[in-house]
Amino acid sequence: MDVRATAAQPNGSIPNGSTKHNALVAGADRHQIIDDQKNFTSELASQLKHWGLHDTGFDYDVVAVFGSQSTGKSTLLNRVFGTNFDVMDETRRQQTTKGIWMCRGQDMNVMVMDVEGTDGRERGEDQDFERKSALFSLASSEVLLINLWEHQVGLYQGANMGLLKTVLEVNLSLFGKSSNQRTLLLFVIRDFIGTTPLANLSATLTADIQRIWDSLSKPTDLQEAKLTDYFDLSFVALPHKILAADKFENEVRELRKRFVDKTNENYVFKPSYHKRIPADGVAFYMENIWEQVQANKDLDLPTQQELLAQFRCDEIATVALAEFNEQAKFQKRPIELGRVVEGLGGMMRQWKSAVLSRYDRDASRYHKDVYSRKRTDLLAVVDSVLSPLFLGQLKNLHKACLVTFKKEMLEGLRGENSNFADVVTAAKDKCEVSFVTAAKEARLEDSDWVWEDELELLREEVKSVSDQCRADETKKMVNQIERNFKKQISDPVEVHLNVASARMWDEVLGVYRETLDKSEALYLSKAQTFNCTDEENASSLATLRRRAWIALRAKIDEQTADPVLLGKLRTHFEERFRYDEDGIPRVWKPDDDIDGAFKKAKDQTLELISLYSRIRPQDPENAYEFSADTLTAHSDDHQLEEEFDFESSLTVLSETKVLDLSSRFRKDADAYYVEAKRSTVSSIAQIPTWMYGVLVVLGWNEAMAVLFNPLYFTALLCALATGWMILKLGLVGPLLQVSRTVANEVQRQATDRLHQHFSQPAMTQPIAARSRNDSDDEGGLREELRQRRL
Ligand SMILES: Nc1nc2c(ncn2[C@@H]2O[C@H](COP(=O)(O)OP(=O)(O)OP(=O)(O)O)[C@@H](O)[C@H]2O)c(=O)[nH]1
Repeated sequence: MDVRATAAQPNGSIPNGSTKHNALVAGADRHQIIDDQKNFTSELASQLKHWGLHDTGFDYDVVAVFGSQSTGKSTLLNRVFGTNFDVMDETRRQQTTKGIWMCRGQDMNVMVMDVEGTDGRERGEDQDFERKSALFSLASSEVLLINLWEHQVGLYQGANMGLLKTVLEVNLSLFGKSSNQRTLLLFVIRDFIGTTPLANLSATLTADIQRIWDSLSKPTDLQEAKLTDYFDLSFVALPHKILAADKFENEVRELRKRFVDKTNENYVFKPSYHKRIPADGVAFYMENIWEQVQANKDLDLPTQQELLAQFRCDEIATVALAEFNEQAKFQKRPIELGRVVEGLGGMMRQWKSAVLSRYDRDASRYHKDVYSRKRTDLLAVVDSVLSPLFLGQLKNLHKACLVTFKKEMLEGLRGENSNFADVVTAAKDKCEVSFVTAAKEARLEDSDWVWEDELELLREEVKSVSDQCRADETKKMVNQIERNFKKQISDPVEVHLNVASARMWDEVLGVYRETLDKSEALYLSKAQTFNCTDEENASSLATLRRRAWIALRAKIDEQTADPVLLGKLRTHFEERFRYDEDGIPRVWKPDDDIDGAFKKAKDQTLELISLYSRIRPQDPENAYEFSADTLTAHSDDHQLEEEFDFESSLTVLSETKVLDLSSRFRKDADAYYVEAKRSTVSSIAQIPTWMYGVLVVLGWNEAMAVLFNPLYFTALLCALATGWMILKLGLVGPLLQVSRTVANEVQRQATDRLHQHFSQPAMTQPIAARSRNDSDDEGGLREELRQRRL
């Protein structure tokens, strides 16, 4: 395609030089949109951008020229619009314009098309291009300039009436369906002399056109269609360019005003002529029309407009979506990673409104139905991108709120005197409020997205978490109560089991029942703050009772363990066998009934084994039994449930154990019996009384000697007085200690001496002798020591 530059006069004045050569100077450039080989340019869109027309929306106009070759069409366009189309060199008289050219009008948003002239010598009989180019001009422009010499008026072929007829006929099928598409046919009569008034020429041309219109073979549904329904006719005459140059210039200037000055009463670009194609779609639109013309199909302009609209709306939507996707992409990742994006709703709203306003701005000028249809599609795409973000945000919110709920609940429960129900309610309310607030923010108002389902799921999870927490807290509480219970029963049970009376079990069970009642009351008072259900309370109490019973049994087992129980039996036996009724130790005499006492004490003690062997209170009313609901209530402690059998738990000692204990006790008791018997024998084996008489008789003289000798007697008195003093002052112990120490010291000293004596028997004396006699001769002593060592 050929793009050239030419001179454009400032301020819209008409350029003077009309030659081809002169046209090729800097200024506005032109563009060949269809070449003489009937190819449509691929650069029209960029050329429109270059001309600054691409973004003018509907604020542009299109004008084209139709007429025989070399009738001054290019000259006319250049003068009227300030364009730079090629003009024929007057000396050569040959075709100048080939194909269709376009140029922007100077200082106006007008696309001016210079079309190859009809009836050209160069194309000869080939009328294909002129028909197609005429059709194309008519279909795409608002104003069609029909350029003809004055002397051509009234001629049929000379005035291109045959061609016009064909074009109008096809045109009717083009515009027949949309009668609001009007076109101005502006006849420009050149070399107007003035002999025949313009009005007459206009009438002749109007009559000719009307005649052609009437003779058209119209579609059946448009038989009544009138020429004026589709076309406005206008006429202008221009004097001879050379012979009446000044007048020509004046008229051309006037004619230009009709294209430029919107206030001019003859302003040609009426809104009804506009094809309503936005400027950025003109290139595509024209190319399509040319393709249709080329394919020799009937042109259906509305369809063309729809096609164009589809194409352009898709293009615009794609551009708008690209920007939108770029924005959305940045928030997709954090949401996929499970984060809650702050202000996501605001961002989505902004992206959506940006993509829509961008689409609306560029696409709303196209075919309305297509525009709205594509807008709906665009919205669906936008929503399909945003919806996963919304759902992801909800999921992440759900998780985050649940985490906060757990945290707040645990923190609340950590506080002293915290009320479980209050803590849970407060944390739950806060959790729901923050979820709903954030979910509402994320939801787009014009969407059908819902967050209520997610809220329900959150509520369910919150409930299960709080239930679990309550179960844990209840368990903790039961454990605490159980620990307290164990402490409380420990001492009283021990005391009662030590006493081993007939009412021992009554007492033990009494303590147990009393402590258990207190524990149950404590549980119930605490459970009120947990909002526990009756079933949960029943289950927890059953667990508590079982554990309490097991704790009691553990205590009983501890107190009836073999060594402990044997100790108790021994004590019991000793109390009865070795002490009398007043608790005074017995000293067995030969005539005491040791066997009787032994048997009695042993039998009484053996009875205890049977007493300890089963929890059997004396008073049946004190018997403890588990209630049915305690036995049947479900316990979450499966180990407890499996191992627990109340009836068997009443048995403390198995029969084997009883037999074993009895035999072991009997052995112990037998030992006591033997000891008692021995003590009787030793008292029998003491010094006989008559021996004392013998001693008195034999020692009589010595005793009298001491009593009647004043010295011995005084010594005896002194010894007795000293002994008495020592006793009175409590010095027996210290004196014994001192004596013992002295004796030990004496013994130690003696042992050391003996040791020294026997370890170095022959050396002591010679060494001592030499050291005395030869004390200054140290060298000799050292030598002797060395030799001794050797
Ligand atoms: N007599 C006369 N000659 C004119 C007029 N305007 C232009 N010419 C001359 O006519 C010749 C053809 O002018 P163009 O403007 O090239 O004509 P055209 O119709 O564009 O020619 P093609 O593009 O080849 O079809 C030139 O030599 C012009 O000087 C006019 O009003 N009267």
